[in-house]
Amino acid sequence: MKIVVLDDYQDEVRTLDCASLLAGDELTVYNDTVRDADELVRRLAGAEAVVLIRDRTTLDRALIERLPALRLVSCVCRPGSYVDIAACTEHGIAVADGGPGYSPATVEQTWALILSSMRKLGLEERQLRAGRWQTSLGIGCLAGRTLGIYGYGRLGKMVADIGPAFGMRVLVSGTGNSIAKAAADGYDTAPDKAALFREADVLSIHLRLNEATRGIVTLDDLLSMKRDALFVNPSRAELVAPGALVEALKQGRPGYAAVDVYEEEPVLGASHPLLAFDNAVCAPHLGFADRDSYERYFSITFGNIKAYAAGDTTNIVNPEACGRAR
Ligand SMILES: NC(=O)C1=CN([C@@H]2O[C@H](COP(=O)(O)OP(=O)(O)OC[C@H]3O[C@@H](n4cnc5c(N)ncnc54)[C@H](O)[C@@H]3O)[C@@H](O)[C@H]2O)C=CC1
Ligand SMILES: O=C(O)C(=O)CO
Repeated sequence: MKIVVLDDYQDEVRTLDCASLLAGDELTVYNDTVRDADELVRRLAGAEAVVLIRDRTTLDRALIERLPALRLVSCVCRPGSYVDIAACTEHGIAVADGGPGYSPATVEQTWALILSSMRKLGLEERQLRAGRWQTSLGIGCLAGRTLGIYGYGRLGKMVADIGPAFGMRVLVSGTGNSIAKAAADGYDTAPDKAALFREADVLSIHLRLNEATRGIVTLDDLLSMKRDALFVNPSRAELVAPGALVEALKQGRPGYAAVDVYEEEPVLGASHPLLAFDNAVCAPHLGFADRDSYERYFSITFGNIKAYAAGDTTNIVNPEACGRAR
């Protein structure tokens, strides 16, 4: 099979020796991201399988229709809105699900954001490298503070479960079933979103992005937070209303923010307004990017290619595409 990997800007296919997971296949890897459709068509000409790493490249209908040889899209992690599955199905292209992210990585990244913010680690390290010593005090200790969890699903629960080890009270808000589960797990539940934002000292959001949750965190929610509170977004930037976090930080409520995700990824311009705040910790979507996680992702992704070639459709999300003539 002729396989093309796009957007491998961390050079993981080579580092993890993914070629050894394939036998007799022709593998071409691109280490940069291009947006130009003609260049993408050129890169994918003749490819029977393409590996899409997360949502770095969008495979839309127009592009799909220009790739007559394509049979399989193998996604690193879950296929999302970046691949037009309906168009793939119509054109006889199977789409393979690379599985969910590796939860411990995202939970650890959430706590890394919280701890580095509370201790002002990033800011003080920058000061130290510039020859200065203890330029400000940390925000304070987690013990005795309230950890607000907005969205008590897979990751929200895992993040919540660590709070008590730091002596934190956990306060949860979310949808029906998840709230009952949080209460059964022994956590306080907020009567509504407003109460959660008002009461939390550290507020971490763990919602999935969909049409119901897009922009669900408003400027008013943020401005209702305490002056020394920390707002943490390891989930999706678009959960927050456009521009609201920057405006809230300008107005001083919440006093601190830590984010892993942005509206424009993978490249964040140096002029991005969040980068101007010393009281904001900004990470480049590290919640899934570590050696353990990538070993898992790529072994599933390339395993899915081998399985497809062997006629196994277990991880194919549109099995009806298999065998359909193009
Ligand atoms: N930074 C990173 O690298 C990573 C980020 N993520 C992101 O983390 C987020 C959470 O992922 P999971 O825990 O797997 O999701 P999940 O689907 O397990 O949990 C989401 C929770 O939000 C609740 N919810 C849904 N609509 C709601 C609403 N309108 N109001 C309140 N609660 C609502 C659901 O009931 C559910 O309990 C997602 O946005 C995901 O994309 C996931 C992996 C890695
Ligand atoms: O799986 C997710 O939702 C992630 O953010 C990792 O890309």
